[in-house]
Amino acid sequence: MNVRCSFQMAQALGSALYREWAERLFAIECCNNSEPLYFALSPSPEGPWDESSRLHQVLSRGESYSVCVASENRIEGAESYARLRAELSGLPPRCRVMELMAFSPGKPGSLIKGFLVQDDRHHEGTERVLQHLVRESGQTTLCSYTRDGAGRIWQRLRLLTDGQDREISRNCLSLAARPELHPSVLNIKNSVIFFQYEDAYCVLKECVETIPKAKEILQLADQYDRTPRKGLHPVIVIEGLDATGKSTLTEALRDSLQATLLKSPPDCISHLRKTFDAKPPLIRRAFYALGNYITGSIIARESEKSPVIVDRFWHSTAAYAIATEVSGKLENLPPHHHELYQWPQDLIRPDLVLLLTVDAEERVRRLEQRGEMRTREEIELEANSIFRQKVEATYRRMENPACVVVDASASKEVVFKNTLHVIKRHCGIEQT
Ligand SMILES: Nc1ncnc2c1ncn2[C@@H]1O[C@H](COP(=O)(O)OP(=O)(O)OP(=O)(O)O)[C@@H](O)[C@H]1O
Ligand SMILES: Nc1ccn([C@@H]2O[C@H](COP(=O)(O)O)[C@@H](O)[C@H]2O)c(=O)n1
Repeated sequence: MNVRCSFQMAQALGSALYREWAERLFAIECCNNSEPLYFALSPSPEGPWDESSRLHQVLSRGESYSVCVASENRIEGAESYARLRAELSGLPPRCRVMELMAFSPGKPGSLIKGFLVQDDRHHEGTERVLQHLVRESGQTTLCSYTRDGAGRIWQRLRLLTDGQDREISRNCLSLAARPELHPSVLNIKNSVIFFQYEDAYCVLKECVETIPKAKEILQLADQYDRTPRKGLHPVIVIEGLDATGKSTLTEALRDSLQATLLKSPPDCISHLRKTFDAKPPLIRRAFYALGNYITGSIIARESEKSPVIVDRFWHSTAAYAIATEVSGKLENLPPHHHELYQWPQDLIRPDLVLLLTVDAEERVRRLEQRGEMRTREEIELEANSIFRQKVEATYRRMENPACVVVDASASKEVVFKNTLHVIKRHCGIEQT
């Protein structure tokens, strides 16, 4: 072993990541509507091993590898993960790529995300590609999975440095029980949902060198009041999936209530949306979060003069973030009353939030009728009805303020009339 290599190896072994590796639980997300496969590690076989289990079936086909991104720098880590996902999508079709999570149950922030790559054939090329990706990234761990004579599966954690490939640890897999909360919930706070102005601001500040436009939004944010107070006029937010009729309704309400119509993200940062929409979730969500605080400041000012209608606000940011981050089934969402469904203490609170709901077929009809360019997330939303259900279920779980649901499947006139009725009941204002 040369001196540099032994130093790197000692460093790796000393780092919390490798020291605590085998204490983690692992989850493989095989498909969108089934339970993840959970497993634990131990240096020697523990307890009975069920060869007929799905985990065994998945890992004993062809060759399996896992790659996980672990970086001390969250911006670099988020970008590496996005790059890794994109590069793995270029593997040959016989390779199956599944999401893998390594985590400590109940420990917030402990989730390390990665992928399980399975090649149906024993093909050296796949391993070479993965080794290359791991070496290039410098912050990705590589594990391979082997089967012993007794049919047990072992995970080999490898360190690739200076052209060397060394085994750091070898552990036997055992089936693990499903944790109380889906592992993806562990890292949501502060990595895709920000409950304080400073938390979102800091993420964008950390990106200034790599994303010069981050400076622009920070400078804009600096111009607004951070602790605004709402005026005496009511503030009403309209939420819902895309094409549920928010713009149509908000414009009609503006005219009939003599209200000011705002939206989040506000106009002053909308030219930056395209840039941030293409960034990893950590950065993209921080952009929308800061956008809400800027809108909050404008709401405060405008609500001194007239009623205010807002097209999307905090609930959109939180609902889309949770639904995207929590992989798999609807049941994986955090339970009702979870802290992720609460309103941030330092964000101006509306008097009423209306959630427009439309059945899936009608919503697709409206989308087609509009025939506009759509964001990647919107295309995914359409293709993936589980995702759509998760967004809506998350909206419905929001608290303080909770959403008042308005069925928006009827004609524009009827939806408008029903909404005015709800507004009158909650805020006491009427059509002028
Ligand atoms: N109640 C309704 N009945 C039938 N069509 C409607 C109704 N409300 C809106 N539409 C039509 O559905 C399409 C989408 O409406 P709109 O743009 O208001 O939705 P949106 O929720 O603001 O969408 P997005 O969030 O994607 O901007 C438009 O073509 C609009 O004319
Ligand atoms: N306050 C907000 C507003 C929007 N988003 C994100 O944008 C997408 C929907 O915006 P549309 O303009 O297409 O209606 C949606 O994918 C959200 O992720 C947000 O996070 N917060």
